[in-house]
Amino acid sequence: MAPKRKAADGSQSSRASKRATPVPDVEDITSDDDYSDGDDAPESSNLKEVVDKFSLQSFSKKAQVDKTDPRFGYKDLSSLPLKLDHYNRPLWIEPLKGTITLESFSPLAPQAQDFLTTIAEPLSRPTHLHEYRLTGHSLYAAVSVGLKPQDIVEFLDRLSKTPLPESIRTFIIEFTKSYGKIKMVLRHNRYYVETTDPEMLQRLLKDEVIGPQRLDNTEGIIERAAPKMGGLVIPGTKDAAGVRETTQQEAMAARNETEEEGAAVNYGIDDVGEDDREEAITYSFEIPAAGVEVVKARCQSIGCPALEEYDFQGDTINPNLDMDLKPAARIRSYQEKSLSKMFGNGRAKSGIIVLPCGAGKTLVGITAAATIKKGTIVLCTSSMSVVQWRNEFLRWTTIDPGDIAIFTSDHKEKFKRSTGIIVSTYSMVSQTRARSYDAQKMMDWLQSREWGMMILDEVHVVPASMFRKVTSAIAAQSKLGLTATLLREDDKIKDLNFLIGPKLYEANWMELAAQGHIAKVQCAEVWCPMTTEFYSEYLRESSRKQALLYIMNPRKFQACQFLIDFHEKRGDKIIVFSDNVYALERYALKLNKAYIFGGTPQNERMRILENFQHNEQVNTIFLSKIGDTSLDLPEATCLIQISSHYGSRRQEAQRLGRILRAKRRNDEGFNAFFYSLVSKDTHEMVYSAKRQAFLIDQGYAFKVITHLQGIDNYEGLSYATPSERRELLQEVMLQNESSADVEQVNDDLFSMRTGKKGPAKKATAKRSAATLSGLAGGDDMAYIEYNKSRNKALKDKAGHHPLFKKMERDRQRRKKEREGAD
Ligand SMILES: Nc1ncnc2c1ncn2[C@@H]1O[C@H](COP(=O)(O)OP(=O)(O)OP(=O)(O)O)[C@@H](O)[C@H]1O
Repeated sequence: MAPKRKAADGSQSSRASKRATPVPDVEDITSDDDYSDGDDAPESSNLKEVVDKFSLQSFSKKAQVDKTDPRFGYKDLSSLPLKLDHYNRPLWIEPLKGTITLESFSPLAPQAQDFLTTIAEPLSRPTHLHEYRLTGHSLYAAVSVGLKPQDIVEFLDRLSKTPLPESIRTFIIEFTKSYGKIKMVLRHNRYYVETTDPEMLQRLLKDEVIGPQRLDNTEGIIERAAPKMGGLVIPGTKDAAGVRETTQQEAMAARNETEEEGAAVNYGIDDVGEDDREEAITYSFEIPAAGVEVVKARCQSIGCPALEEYDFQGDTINPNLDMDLKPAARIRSYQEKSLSKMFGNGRAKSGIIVLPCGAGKTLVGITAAATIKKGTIVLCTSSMSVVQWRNEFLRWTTIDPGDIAIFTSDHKEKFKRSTGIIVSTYSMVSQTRARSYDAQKMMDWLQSREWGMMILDEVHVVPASMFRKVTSAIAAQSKLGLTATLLREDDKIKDLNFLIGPKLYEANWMELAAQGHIAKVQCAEVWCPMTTEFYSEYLRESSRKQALLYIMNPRKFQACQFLIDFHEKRGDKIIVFSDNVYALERYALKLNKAYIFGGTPQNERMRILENFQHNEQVNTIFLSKIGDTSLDLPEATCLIQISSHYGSRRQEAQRLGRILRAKRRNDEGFNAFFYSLVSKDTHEMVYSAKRQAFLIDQGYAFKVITHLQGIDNYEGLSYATPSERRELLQEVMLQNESSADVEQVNDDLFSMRTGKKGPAKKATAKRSAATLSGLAGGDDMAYIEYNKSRNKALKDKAGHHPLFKKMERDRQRRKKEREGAD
């Protein structure tokens, strides 16, 4: 049978080529032939060319074009001949971008998926087609877990529907050849550039940027035997001591099975061959701490990134920490996979691990620390997280409580023995203003030591400038960043790659949901038509006021009311999110629900959350954006979003994360619900589409609901009459433009510092003369006086609960103290 040509979208090539006006970026990139390396071309320029072509940056311009292209995602593979049995093979490999599309419905998909997450970066994983990209970092990670470049090429070729494009073959072979040749090594608190290749050493010393960085006062070029690699067992895995033997047969069986099915390549961490463990000689020269960033940047630009790897097994200088995972602790398969990427070659590679909210990033960090067994510093975003991290260390490991200490504004402890774990916050470590005597002493102590590892929690929220400060202030052999959403709207994510290390692993959200580790979620976008009065004002107003109009749209309010009622009756616990504080208060007061925003005092926040968790009468709470992260409420099963931060994909994913931990996630047929309410035909719809992009890439499908069934007959619906709606409109129009702004918050929901600093600034909602032109029925205007709010009701009830009684007593005591002080 003659091979048919088929485009990636499954259409026949003849059709595809007819339709295919060339995708703009394809024209920008030179043909395959340019990748083939002439033997006489100097390695560096040839490599650089290859690297440049495959670097994400080189595609960023193209990506801009793609985003606006209606055929976004279109791939033209018509130049590649199909193999005769292509239908048995699950991969489409794009020759120019290095993207790989996997047919996830293929019987070979599970093996292919495992292999692809080892060698490539996942880009998008909806139900039927998954997309990955080969990058330099992903290939390096693959090689470091024991895969040989030739094996990668062969396996890809075997799974591909077309012969492996020559450009891809060259990229893999060329890149892996030079990758890992340069390493940045920290020894005795001094930095060295290290290589095993004498030619590379000469090249570095002659380099106009790197050469001058070499310190003159050092012993010159240092020759030493490279440490042996491999043989590492991550605690908490099936290979850990005690469980290894019993599972060996199982592993053999699995391996045989894989081989039978054609997947002859192994990619476990134990597969480093004997040859790889042979001793080699390394050459290194010292550079100053201040030169580390310059040298790293230069190495990156010449196509040989300097890797930061920590040979902790061979580190005899820093004392060992007596800590293991407790025997009962078993890490999950995805946690093990992420760690095997970090420890693939027996050394600790710096980088970032991405796992969905609630999937157990803390245990991954703890297991990494228990693997290295050296002094570790953990940095978190709030003091509450600091306490949680310490507790989790005590829960999962055998660490002596005296070996783990906290450094916050309230606690400045050191560990008792020669090494241990310090948990602190980014702000404590990066602070530049004058410190208290104790804090300065503590900081000097942290800086005088060499740390085995720095764990950076929630890396996505911390500005790059702060990272720069912490990474330069603290000397750590390796860095592990943890996050659920490696996303920043400001495109600063590459800074993280540079300051911490590459993304090492990104879990598949859908797979984790299917296995019951996180909840399954039904996502829906509810379209709420604007009422005529609101829409005509919307068309007239400035963009800030427009936002207030689409958030306060009475139909949206009604949808919110209806959904709350519907889900409360089903027994759900509901969180309603609003970035806009004015709307948050208006909705919550009207619906008689409790709400929390930046200005809510800490004790009131705790009281509301306690009630939400334990009081059957309190099934819905309203939260401003302070609840986006860190909030751990496993009772919540439904989210309703009424206003959000423009097109922020990160916020959308973080909010979804609030229900992924749902306690009931393993109940049969359980589903959590995530509703986004958007006002139809307004800017909100554009933002909403942008916000969903990340979650759609993770495989979530957003259903569009244009009409909520049953809402028309719902009794007690607010703003049901024109006069009520006019009244609301008048009130909205009287608001200052700043009422439309999203809340500015500097703390998170549980930050203990909030109470001390006083409430965060409340978004102002001054009444001022605003245009009422075009408003009919001005006579209806009324100042609404709110009666007792739900927050206050909870406060009154609070008196009955011992916890609330204590809170109340504390509040009274502080009040008296303040009055005394006055
Ligand atoms: N291997 C495991 N075995 C048993 N429980 C686990 C395991 N891994 C994680 N957990 C539990 O799962 C829950 C969520 O873990 P954790 O708080 O670390 O999640 P997270 O990924 O940090 O979430 P977030 O991003 O929301 O902070 C915790 O109760 C934790 O104890």
